[in-house]
Amino acid sequence: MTTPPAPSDASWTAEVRAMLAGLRGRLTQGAPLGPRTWFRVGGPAEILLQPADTQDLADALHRLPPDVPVTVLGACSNVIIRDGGIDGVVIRLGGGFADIVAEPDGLVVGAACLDMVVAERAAEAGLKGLEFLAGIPGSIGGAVAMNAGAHGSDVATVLDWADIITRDGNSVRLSGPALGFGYRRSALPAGAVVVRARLRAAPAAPADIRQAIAAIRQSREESQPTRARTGGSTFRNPDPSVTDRKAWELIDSAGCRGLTMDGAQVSTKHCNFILNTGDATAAAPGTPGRERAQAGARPYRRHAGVGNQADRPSRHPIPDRDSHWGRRTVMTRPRTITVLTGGLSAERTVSLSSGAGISAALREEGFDVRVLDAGPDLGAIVADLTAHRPDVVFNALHGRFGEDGSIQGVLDWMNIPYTHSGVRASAMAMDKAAARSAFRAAGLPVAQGGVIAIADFPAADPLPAPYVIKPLNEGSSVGVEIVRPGTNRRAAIADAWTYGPLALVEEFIPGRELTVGVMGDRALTVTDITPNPDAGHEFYDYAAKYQNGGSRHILPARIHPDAFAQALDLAVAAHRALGCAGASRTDFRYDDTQCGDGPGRLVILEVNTQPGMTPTSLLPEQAGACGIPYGALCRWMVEHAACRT
Ligand SMILES: NC(=O)C1=CN([C@@H]2O[C@H](COP(=O)(O)OP(=O)(O)OC[C@H]3O[C@@H](n4cnc5c(N)ncnc54)[C@H](OP(=O)(O)O)[C@@H]3O)[C@@H](O)[C@H]2O)C=CC1
Ligand SMILES: C=C(O[C@H]1[C@H](O)[C@@H](CO)O[C@H](OP(=O)(O)OP(=O)(O)OC[C@H]2O[C@@H](n3ccc(=O)[nH]c3=O)[C@H](O)[C@@H]2O)[C@@H]1NC(C)=O)C(=O)O
Repeated sequence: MTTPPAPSDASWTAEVRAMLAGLRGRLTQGAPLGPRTWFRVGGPAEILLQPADTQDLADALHRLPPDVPVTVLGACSNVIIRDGGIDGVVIRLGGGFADIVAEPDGLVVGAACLDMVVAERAAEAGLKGLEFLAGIPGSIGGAVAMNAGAHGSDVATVLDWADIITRDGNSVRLSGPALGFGYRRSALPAGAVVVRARLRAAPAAPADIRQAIAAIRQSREESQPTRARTGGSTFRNPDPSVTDRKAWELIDSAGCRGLTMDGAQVSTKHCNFILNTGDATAAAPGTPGRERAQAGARPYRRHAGVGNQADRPSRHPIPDRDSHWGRRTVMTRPRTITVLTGGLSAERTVSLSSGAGISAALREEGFDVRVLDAGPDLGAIVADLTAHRPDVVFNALHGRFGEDGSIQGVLDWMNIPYTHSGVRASAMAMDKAAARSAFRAAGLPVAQGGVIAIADFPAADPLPAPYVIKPLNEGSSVGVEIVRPGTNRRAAIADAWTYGPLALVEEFIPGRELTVGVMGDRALTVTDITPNPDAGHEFYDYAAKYQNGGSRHILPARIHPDAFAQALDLAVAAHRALGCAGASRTDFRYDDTQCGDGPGRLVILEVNTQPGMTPTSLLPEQAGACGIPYGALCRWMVEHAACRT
């Protein structure tokens, strides 16, 4: 009883098939996916690609333009595919990715190998440490992508490296730390396909290893519905700092054990498992992810906990007809865009640089682009927009009037859709004190501090030094000063202050500066920003941000995996707390100076609702690392333009 899929677009599929002509692997149009999944629901793949080997896969990804949605599936033990099927190209790895090579202290395994098979082969080779894989029904590719774990170990613990093919077809080897593992998550770049991994293990007697495997199998048989149509644990276990109860205990105490609706049932044996008892669809009320399933194609993702986090974002963008960052270029009619650039703020030159990059990229993408330098004459801006009436205004302004809700209000009034956030989110984010209150109210971490009158500043330190003083509403670190112990620069700072009667003071947080870009409801990755000391920058100031060589960007940041995962979550939470739209970028201080092996402390500095789009800017760099080229990023922003009020 599956809902019929939306009709596929014949000219588009023909075009994609032509692009992939000559590949050695198999291409199938409209391939049913439901029967391949453990849950046994879901519609077809518009195009299913089963590449012959790594080279074939790299070749295919290289040929597919970035705006073609690509979805990777493993053994389908942890996905529920929507009844409408999956748009674009779905990749499944087969025999060409199933080699296993035993080495003295580990195994090099293809991504299509089943976890259980790898556990067996390790035992055969007398290698200990991979027994936990015997309790996991997925593939190695899925296990790396999701940091599969069971029975006290996980992939993060044993992985030396993983070979991936990036969305643009390049082959990259990533070490464990670079994969930013957390509980059931990794920071694999968007669109990347894991093709091979090296798993560490130690020599031991095969009989002992087999005994351990048998014990794991028995425990799994006893506690999980292993023979049912299911998708493993439906919900992640909650953060132990929030509750020491497991997901299944919460489900149980909510009285849901055995609950049955429309052919889907909460398992009576292990109530974090949901079963398809025969005729469930992805859209059945009892099926997890129903709200997503109704709208089209998106694999179900593991949830963070039972209750209100029902729509937890995935770790990176997933192609989706509603929200995919790159619609099909071949089908998109060129539209008229006015790029607003320049502006009146201290960041005018940055905006001009952002605007130039954006305009060029949008023209390349086939849009009809007009550039408007937003000077002091608002009447002239309105007249120009009225005369040319663009389909979308691309707001490339930074700072006051461009980023604080002012121009957004004008565009709402004129009913012209625009990129990025609306009036309220822009105004909140720009006013650092208001943003701090919103973050606090949402339970997000901010630095100690508050607002002071700049007139009072010369008299006394408002906080124990070192601390930071900054304007309430400037971006790009304009006007930010660190006041260190023993240096009385308060009078000089107050004298030179041109940012209004108030200032924000915050404790100085040692350590590093991190930033996380968000597109829609999805965090991209974490960048560690290190000011270049040779260029004379004390922190990530205005010059360090915008001069080539002013700072070094390390991405994905090499930080504690829990901190990495937390930064991604906090960026999405901060974006939501302010009500942002489109893309934003959240800056953090990360104190890892006193945490030993622990994850350290993250503090939200600010959300940038108009993140820089210059050649050295952080958001385009993160998007690129996630397989989203600059042009596709700009197009995604245009596609997500709206009037916000
Ligand atoms: N502990 C347990 O008992 C259980 C654990 N699991 C675990 O769930 C996961 C599911 O594995 P599997 O069935 O193979 O995967 P699935 O086919 O269920 O795919 C799940 C997601 O993994 C990603 N993925 C899969 N293969 C690859 C690849 N080669 N390269 C990059 N990403 C990939 C995709 O994520 P994206 O959409 O983000 O690209 C995909 O949506 C594994 O980690 C498995 O071990 C599952 C059931 C029970
Ligand atoms: C199935 C998955 O992984 C599983 C993994 O197989 C097991 C075993 O290590 O540990 C996690 O389950 P879990 O936290 O629910 O732990 P389990 O070992 O299954 O259960 C803990 C204990 O509770 C008991 N239990 C569980 C469920 C239930 O309804 N009743 C019950 O009594 C079990 O018998 C066991 O004694 C993973 N799930 C998550 C979300 O972390 C998956 O990731 O999809």
